[in-house]
Amino acid sequence: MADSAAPAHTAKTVYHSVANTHPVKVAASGVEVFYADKQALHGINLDIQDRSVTAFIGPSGCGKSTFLRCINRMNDTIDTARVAGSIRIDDEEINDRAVDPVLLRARVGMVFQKPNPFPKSIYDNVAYGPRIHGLASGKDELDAIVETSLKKAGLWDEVADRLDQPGNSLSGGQQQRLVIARAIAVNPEVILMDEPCSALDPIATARIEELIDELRENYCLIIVTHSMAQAARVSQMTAFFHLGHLVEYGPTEEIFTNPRDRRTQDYITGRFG
Ligand SMILES: Nc1ncnc2c1ncn2[C@@H]1O[C@H](COP(=O)(O)OP(=O)(O)OP(=O)(O)O)[C@@H](O)[C@H]1O
Repeated sequence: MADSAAPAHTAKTVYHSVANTHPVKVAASGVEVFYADKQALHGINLDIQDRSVTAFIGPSGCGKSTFLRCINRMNDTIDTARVAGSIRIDDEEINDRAVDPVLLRARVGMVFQKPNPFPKSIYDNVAYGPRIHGLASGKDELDAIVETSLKKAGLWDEVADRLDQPGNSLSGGQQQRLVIARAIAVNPEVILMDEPCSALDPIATARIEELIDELRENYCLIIVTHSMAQAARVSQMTAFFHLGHLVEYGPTEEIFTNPRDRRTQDYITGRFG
């Protein structure tokens, strides 16, 4: 995207130039979201890179989660929500009616604020997606998917000897890694995380942040966070939202050290939020 030096308080987004980019995985263009008559997002244009972590930051109610939910069409599940504009994943328009949202949500996994394992065993939580999408031809293959997914989520060593126990018998941090394993099990390309650490203690948070850093080798990760420190630690790119507008987007280091819009500067220095 073009590098444009915009003055403070413009409706235009400031895009920092980006060196050494990964290919674009998710391309949003003119995205608007309304809840009934209320407009929550205004003309969002944003290219999100593959194999990296992009953080969405901004004050409460600015539209971060709303935009995140556009990327796997979770807003379809909200009666009053109406989405306009284009979102392409690898050049495929996901808002196209022909796109099956269930298949889309396998390609674009989601991890929520509160860990939400199914009321099933650890094994069945991870096996659930591969079963419904027919990804394993037999028990051995399913076992292998479960093991690999739990390994990728950094949980295998802690649960290998108790796969038949309920998922909700794990600690909060372990449950969040179980949910990540469940998402990974269906071979997603993009993983959306909506404040994935806000219910976790600092040690469990550090473990999830390490995991996010490992996962970026293979996935496009997008994380909504209220923690500036977390955005700085885990993301390579940062998008700052304010009142439903994308204000500024660029490499995380630049957004934090050299924000160009006054609103970004005020937010990251704690003047509002
Ligand atoms: N289901 C909904 N129905 C009606 N309005 C909604 C709904 N979800 C969000 N909104 C409104 O849309 C706007 C954006 O909300 P959103 O949750 O996307 O913001 P956010 O930046 O993620 O906030 P937070 O950081 O507090 O989670 C807010 O004004 C919010 O009240």
